[in-house]
Amino acid sequence: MLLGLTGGIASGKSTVSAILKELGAVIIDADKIAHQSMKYGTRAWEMIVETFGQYIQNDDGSINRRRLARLVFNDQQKKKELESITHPIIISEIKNMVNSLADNEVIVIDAPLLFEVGLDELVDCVWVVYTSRDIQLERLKERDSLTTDEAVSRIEAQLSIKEKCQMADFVIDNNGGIRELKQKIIKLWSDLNENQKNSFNCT
Ligand SMILES: CC(C)(COP(=O)(O)OP(=O)(O)OC[C@H]1O[C@@H](n2cnc3c(N)ncnc32)[C@H](O)[C@@H]1O)[C@@H](O)C(=O)NCCC(=O)NCCS
Ligand SMILES: Nc1ncnc2c1ncn2[C@@H]1O[C@H](COP(=O)(O)OP(=O)(O)OP(=O)(O)O)[C@@H](O)[C@H]1O
Repeated sequence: MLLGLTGGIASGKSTVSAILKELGAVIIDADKIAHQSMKYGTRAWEMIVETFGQYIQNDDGSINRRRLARLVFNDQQKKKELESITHPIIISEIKNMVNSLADNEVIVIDAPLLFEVGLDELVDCVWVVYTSRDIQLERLKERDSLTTDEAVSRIEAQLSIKEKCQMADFVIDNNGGIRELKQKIIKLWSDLNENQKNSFNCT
């Protein structure tokens, strides 16, 4: 069973993934793969430095992701250039991991751009984590110490949450507290396992 987990930035995907991991799922984290793919000395690192220059490097040569983020989330063209370097690597690594983890009962692909990069076609079922715009903005500003303008440009760099919800098999409302979220995920997890026993049906 391959589950796609997505949603807007700071909607709570990692929080949901952590709960699913506790329940026994294996998590493939697309953000983590992206970070690993651009580590010092990799081919992606080289291409990113060539494209964006020394400004996005730390003193030790590694990529300063905060600076890179500032560049790409304010310039659509630059974001496309970064994605043309990173997305093929991320997609290929995710597919390799899915193949090598195939023995596990539930594999979750936690990917903010699941729909944008077509990974939704790979999975059996898509869960979208949803929050209202106001809550999303507050949680994002607080977690990443961003100004309102910076946070808004990151939210707007993605497909709208409305479109994501329309394409979801299931929408997880994360406007409440963590305890409420945990209860929802426990319930969904037991439905998922029940469903699997009775030949899988996502909805
Ligand atoms: C811009 C980068 C350097 C910022 O790094 P940073 O550590 O500050 O943020 P992190 O990677 O944890 O991403 C935080 C969130 O930003 C959003 N985000 C990241 N990349 C993108 C993107 N290309 N388009 C829209 N939103 C994005 C996602 O919601 C993600 O969860 C980094 O996000 C990156 O390399 N992005 C390009 C690769 C990518 O598309 N990753 C998403 C995996 S599908
Ligand atoms: N139900 C909740 N109540 C309060 N805070 C929450 C809740 N869910 C998540 N958060 C907080 O909101 C922030 C964003 O959550 P999280 O990092 O899980 O989002 P994400 O969707 O994985 O983000 P990204 O798209 O950047 O990867 C975090 O600081 C997290 O602790």
